[in-house]
Amino acid sequence: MAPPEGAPATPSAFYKMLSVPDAQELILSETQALPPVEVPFQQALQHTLAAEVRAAEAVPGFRASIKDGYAVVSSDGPGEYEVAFEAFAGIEDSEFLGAAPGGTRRVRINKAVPPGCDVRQVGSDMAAGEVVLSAGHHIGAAEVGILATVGATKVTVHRKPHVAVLSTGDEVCEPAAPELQPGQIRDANRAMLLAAAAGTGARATDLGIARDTAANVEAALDRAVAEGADILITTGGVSMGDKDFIKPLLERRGTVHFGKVKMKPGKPLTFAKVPVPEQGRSLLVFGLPGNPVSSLVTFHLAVVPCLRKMEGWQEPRLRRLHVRTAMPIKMDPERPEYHRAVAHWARPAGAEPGVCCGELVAASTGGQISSRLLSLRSANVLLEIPQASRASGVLPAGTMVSALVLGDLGAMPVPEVPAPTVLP
Ligand SMILES: Nc1nc2c(c(=O)[nH]1)N[C@H]1C(S)=C(S)[C@@H](COP(=O)(O)OP(=O)(O)OC[C@H]3O[C@@H](n4cnc5c(N)ncnc54)[C@H](O)[C@@H]3O)O[C@H]1N2
Ligand code: MOO
Repeated sequence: MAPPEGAPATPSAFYKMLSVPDAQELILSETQALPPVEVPFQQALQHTLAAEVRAAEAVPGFRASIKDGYAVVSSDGPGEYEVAFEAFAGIEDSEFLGAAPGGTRRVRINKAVPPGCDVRQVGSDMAAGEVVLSAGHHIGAAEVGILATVGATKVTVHRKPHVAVLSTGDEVCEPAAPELQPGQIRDANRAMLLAAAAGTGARATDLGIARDTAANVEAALDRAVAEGADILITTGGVSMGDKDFIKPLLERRGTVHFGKVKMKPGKPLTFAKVPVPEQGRSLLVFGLPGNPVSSLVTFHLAVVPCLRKMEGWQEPRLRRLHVRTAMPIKMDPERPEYHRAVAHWARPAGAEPGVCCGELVAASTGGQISSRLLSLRSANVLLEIPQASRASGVLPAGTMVSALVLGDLGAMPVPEVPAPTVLP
């Protein structure tokens, strides 16, 4: 896959074009889960367990009442009884009769109670010794509660990855630049990818902007190594220009596993491994294309599964849904396209209120050119649009397509109108 020896300084043309699934498999095969660390359970949120957790004791550890009220001896049946000791307020099917002379309190039980009624038996929630969380389990709020319940105050989780992010390019300026000169652009990629990495729970380090010289880019790579990053993400400088220094540098310092992927956007996506012998490890490098949309789409498709595997996820690939397209979608004649869209649950027009029926419908975010970051605004799925078999293929509205889930579907929009018109 690498260019032949003595190849010119623009080697991209020599890289074999991989399919997206092949590129993803290659990345995962070069990625290892990070070593386990022990953390207080309150800090385990968003981590993946490296070792199972068992309940050391039964929960509940005693026969516990489910309801407030009077505990009765089942075999005594209905009748009037002295209140042996105070619990809480009276419950259904009983009547408090007041205090009798001498200070005793009496109650009438109106209904027979079967033995064990409203009593949680010892170990009925969790048995002593039961595995309550397995290795590979992802820790959310419920899992933190489970850890607290069994008194597992220290847990063994995989360390979170450390990601360093670098922008490259002479035209790239700080977002706060007061005024842009002709040809300059504000750096969208770095802040966006730092946010995307942090959003996965990774530690993210900002390496700034490297100007277009091989020495600058190499100095940034050395800084990523010195700071102990597991992953370096660069943007820009991976295509065919004379100032595209990323691939030649990575060839010199390590192994470029691929430098071209059959996808739109993101064709020049580059993945390499740079050995760090003095630390007995390697740095994984993702050279993402400079176009902002290409950089975030390739982050999701290539970097996210890698981060998940490092974090200890047992199934690190992005999740797929089946959605119906809300509008016609043009297919690219050369590459499969990852079309940005907003999926929402829709009920067909005329569906009876209260009847549960509907499906996921995906609306395109509009123009898909890889410079237009607004195509990612609110996007919660990437529609997997196949390459056109003819020069101008169009998928009609209402077609069912697979869609890769981005981030949190819990924030899925709720449309005001109940139904799109595309449903049959
Ligand atoms: N001869 C060919 N040229 C190109 C090909 C090709 O196959 N043959 N592929 C094109 C494709 S597809 C892509 S994608 C781009 C990727 O190019 P680079 O990764 O080298 O990126 P740059 O040229 O440096 O930048 C592209 C574009 O993005 C803007 N940019 C760069 N960095 C940032 C940033 N941090 N924030 C916002 N915008 C950024 C940059 O100004 C350019 O407009 O290559 C094509 N070329
Ligand atoms: O692959 Mo590029 O990202 O099409 O513009």
